[in-house]
Amino acid sequence: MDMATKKRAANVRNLIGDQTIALVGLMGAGKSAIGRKLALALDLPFIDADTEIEAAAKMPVAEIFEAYGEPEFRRLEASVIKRVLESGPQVLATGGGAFINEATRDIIHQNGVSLWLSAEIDLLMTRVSKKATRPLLKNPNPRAIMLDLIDKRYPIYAKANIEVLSEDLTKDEMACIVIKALDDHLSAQSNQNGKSSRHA
Ligand SMILES: Nc1ncnc2c1ncn2[C@@H]1O[C@H](COP(=O)(O)OP(=O)(O)O)[C@@H](O)[C@H]1O
Ligand SMILES: O=C(O)C1=C[C@@H](OP(=O)(O)O)[C@@H](O)[C@H](O)C1
Ligand SMILES: [Mg+2]
Repeated sequence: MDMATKKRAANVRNLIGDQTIALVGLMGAGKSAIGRKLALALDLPFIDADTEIEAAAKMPVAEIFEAYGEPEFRRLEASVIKRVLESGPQVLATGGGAFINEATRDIIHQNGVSLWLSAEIDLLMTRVSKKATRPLLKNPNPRAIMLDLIDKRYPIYAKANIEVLSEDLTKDEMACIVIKALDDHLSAQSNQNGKSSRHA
């Protein structure tokens, strides 16, 4: 990390207080990978919602889908994220469908800041084709599934506090871009709060 990013990371760590930084976005955007790097850079705990769900259910995500169906996975996901959000500060990588749930969105915004890692379809497809673990993509045409999810979900991901375009850069480079975006957002918010309390 260069000095400027280190300084920004320290500022984010300072401004985040006990809140959670929640990464949202489609499968393959890099929420889990960048989230881990981000947590390391900010010296915060890293939680991956899917890992927490797997621990609670004592089985992999794909098996939960198979054995109990997607609605049960979504119930588990919402309750696990609700519990995780009780203990900030931390970086939370959500699974791609979590932020689509309105109650989950609200609870994220009551307890922290949301950052949407957006990405182009080609980059997402390259990334998700590395592993066949995602149940929603176990389909003869995963690209069509992803395009449909882009249509349905991007307007909802756009409700996140911050958007960062996930590009074909290294994970470390992406983590630096995310730190800069967080610093800009939290600094602007803190200036805003400062101004409104001075006028109060
Ligand atoms: N910036 C990046 N550069 C290279 N590989 C990446 C990058 N971001 C993510 N990846 C890889 O792409 C795949 C999907 O990333 P992942 O973090 O699991 O996405 P998500 O959690 O959003 O579904 C993983 O194999 C991950 O290591
Ligand atoms: O988009 C989704 O609905 C899902 C995304 C996955 O997580 P990632 O986004 O981390 O791949 C995982 O939660 C599950 O397979 C469902
Ligand atoms: Mg993930």
